[in-house]
Amino acid sequence: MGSQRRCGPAVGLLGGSFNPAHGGHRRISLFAMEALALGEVWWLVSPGNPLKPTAGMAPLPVRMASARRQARRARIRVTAIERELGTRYTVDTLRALLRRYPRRRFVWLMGADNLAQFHKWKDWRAIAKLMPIAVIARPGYDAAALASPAMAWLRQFRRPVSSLRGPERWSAPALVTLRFDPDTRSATAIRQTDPDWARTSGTRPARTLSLRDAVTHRLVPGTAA
Ligand SMILES: Nc1ncnc2c1ncn2[C@@H]1O[C@H](COP(=O)(O)OP(=O)(O)OP(=O)(O)O)[C@@H](O)[C@H]1O
Ligand SMILES: O=C(O)c1ccc[n+]([C@@H]2O[C@H](COP(=O)([O-])O)[C@@H](O)[C@H]2O)c1
Repeated sequence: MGSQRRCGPAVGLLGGSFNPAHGGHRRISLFAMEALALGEVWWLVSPGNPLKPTAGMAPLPVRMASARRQARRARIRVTAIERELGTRYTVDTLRALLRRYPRRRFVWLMGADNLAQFHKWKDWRAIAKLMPIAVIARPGYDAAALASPAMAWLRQFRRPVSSLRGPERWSAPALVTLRFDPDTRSATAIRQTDPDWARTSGTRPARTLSLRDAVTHRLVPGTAA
């Protein structure tokens, strides 16, 4: 899309299942807000990630409620905008958002685990052309993200974080990496260990954890991700 002729503080978009939302989502959002001088972060609570099984997925209103609790008193807006727009794939959602908000600048936020899978998303190169992408380091996934097929293409568009702080050089594709004190929290760990979530969401753990997942999500005492 080249340069965005859009003004005002940018909005960070964090799409996710939020099954459930957790403190890691809040922390990475506040960190991205500060690092990129964002006015707000919008959480796009997904009706259904096209690549994730529906088993073990709590109903959207339950996930929205958990997101609202985590977003309290922060400049984080919790939305189910994909339900409203009738979109399922991120590329369609982002196109619709750009049409609906022609004067806003947006940046797509995602954890390193999603960058590692990004080449499986519908029209992922088109997504990168729509708005800058900021990837947040995540324990256990950074090496896979760096070695990923999407990164092989995106690497040429790597920019310093400072390039997204001012409106003058806001263009896409652009990829920035946000590094900070890593946050090990995950929804998988909560689903596996928190009986309250299973009870209030009406879900049960979808499957037995593999050893790899258990290590990545730090469910095995004394292991590092
Ligand atoms: N601890 C974290 N560090 C960095 N990014 C994170 C972290 N937790 C979630 N994210 C990012 O937030 C977005 C939404 O995440 P999601 O709702 O899938 O939570 P999750 O903890 O990754 O869930 P699950 O364990 O079920 O895959 C994704 O881009 C994901 O990469
Ligand atoms: O558009 C796609 O093909 C696509 C494939 C997988 C995931 N996504 C989006 O990625 C975001 C993160 O999803 P999740 O389930 O990992 O939290 C969420 O907004 C999903 O809709 C999008």
